[in-house]
Amino acid sequence: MIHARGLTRSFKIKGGAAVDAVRGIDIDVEAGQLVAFLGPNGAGKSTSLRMLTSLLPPTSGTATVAGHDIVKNPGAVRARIGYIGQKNGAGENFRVRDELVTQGRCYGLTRAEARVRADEVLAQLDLEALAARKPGTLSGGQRRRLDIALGLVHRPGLLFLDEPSTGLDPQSRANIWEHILRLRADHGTTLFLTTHYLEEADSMAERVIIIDHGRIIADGTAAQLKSDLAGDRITITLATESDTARAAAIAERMTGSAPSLTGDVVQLRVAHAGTALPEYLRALESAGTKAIAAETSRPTLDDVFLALTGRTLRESETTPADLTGPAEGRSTAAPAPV
Ligand SMILES: Nc1ncnc2c1ncn2[C@@H]1O[C@H](COP(=O)(O)OP(=O)(O)OP(=O)(O)O)[C@@H](O)[C@H]1O
Repeated sequence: MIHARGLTRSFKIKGGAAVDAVRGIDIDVEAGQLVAFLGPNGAGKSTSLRMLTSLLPPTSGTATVAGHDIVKNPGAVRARIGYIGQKNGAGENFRVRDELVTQGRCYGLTRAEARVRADEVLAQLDLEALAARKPGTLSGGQRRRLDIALGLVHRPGLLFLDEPSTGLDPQSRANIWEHILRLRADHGTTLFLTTHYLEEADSMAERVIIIDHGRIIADGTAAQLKSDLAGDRITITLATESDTARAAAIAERMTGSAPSLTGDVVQLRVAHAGTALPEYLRALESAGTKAIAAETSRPTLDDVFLALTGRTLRESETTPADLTGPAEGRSTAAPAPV
């Protein structure tokens, strides 16, 4: 469904400098997959999505999406994909159902076909009761469902969603996910989405691709990435300063790397906490060091990012690595229908 090779995109900014937003990414996504595309602010997620949806020409590299070249045949790509950008796709002046009919007409459906299709997507996204309302009167979650409905009018086999659940309350987020998962189960739609919510990517997506500074740094199932790159965490609380120092030295000998120390708490990473914790406690006891509390936790995708980059995703969100000028010419509009 998606085959990209060496896709890059640079932007010229004021003063003649260039921002390398995407630096040579390769992506292969097979039909029916649900892929979460993760990365901190400014990592290159939206730029990648805009290239794959043919909204933005790449500086170099190639990609076929839904069987067509994004540069040579953007019209054929747009006819076969749906794109739900970060901003709302519907206008304010028409009723929800009319927005959907107009979208269908833009994609070349006859008026009768567009009406049938509007009713189908209204039912699919549980929007029937809101069909006569204007988009401006809908709640955030309802509007997001309308955005998804708009992206589905022409029955695309591949749907790109740029942060579909951002800014919604937990209940609306769960509801959006229910619809996304249903789309895949009932229609086999291939889904490629960006999200800031690591927990969502972890539990919902079968595959996670992590991008940082415009390069793909990890690609696999969440479980694979966590066990290969992060490992379990053991947290031990010690009684005294000298116990803490001894516990840290023993942890370093056992794992081959320095543990993290906060006050009288030592944290270490191990492949399997279930077997490593008893071993560590025995080593502490033989050294006459008493732990007063011990706990273990499974790794998260944030731990994977930390292991790969030395930063947490959350830290990276607040301190974007590259400072750029204004994002001129940026667009989140849906692709122009063919
Ligand atoms: N039109 C543009 N002009 C100049 N720089 C741009 C433009 N569009 C994007 N950039 C820069 O390219 C880099 C990647 O931006 P992009 O929007 O792809 O990141 P992102 O991962 O989607 O971030 P976010 O999570 O904040 O949406 C950033 O440094 C951004 O400032």
